[in-house]
Amino acid sequence: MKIAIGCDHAGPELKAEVLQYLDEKGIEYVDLGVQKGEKCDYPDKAKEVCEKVTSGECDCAVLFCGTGIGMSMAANKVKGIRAACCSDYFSAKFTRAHNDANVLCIGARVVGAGLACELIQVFLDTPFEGGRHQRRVDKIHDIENN
Ligand SMILES: O=C(CO)[C@H](O)[C@H](O)[C@H](O)COP(=O)(O)O
Repeated sequence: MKIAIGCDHAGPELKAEVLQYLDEKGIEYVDLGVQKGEKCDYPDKAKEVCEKVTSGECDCAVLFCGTGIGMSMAANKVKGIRAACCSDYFSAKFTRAHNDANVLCIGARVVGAGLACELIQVFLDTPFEGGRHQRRVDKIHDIENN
């Protein structure tokens, strides 16, 4: 399991805390920035990070911006991406179980480090349930392809 991680200028501090957590847990990741003091527009970073997932280089991604919303909007424009902006445990779990989400977006000005790590951990730990949910995910892709 390898995670692509990125943020805009609202997220470097939270990203750094999350990376420390991932290091402690031995979870592999690629940090695509930005770093503290750098600025970027969230759609640019969303595209760069999501392409690590669609290329197969990474299994999933985590994106941070101020609210998490801009990143999720941009990420969902990348073909093959199912991004969810989550700030609660239940949503982070069920966007994996039911939506087969491959990108988790978190608001760095909304969520603290402890919760962010919990959201990421449950996102990583929860398998897609398939079955009736596969049919619905397929319909999302039908929309994308038409
Ligand atoms: O939350 C965001 C997008 O959904 C961004 O991280 C920005 O924080 C937000 O757009 C505000 O922009 P600013 O340049 O930090 O004022």
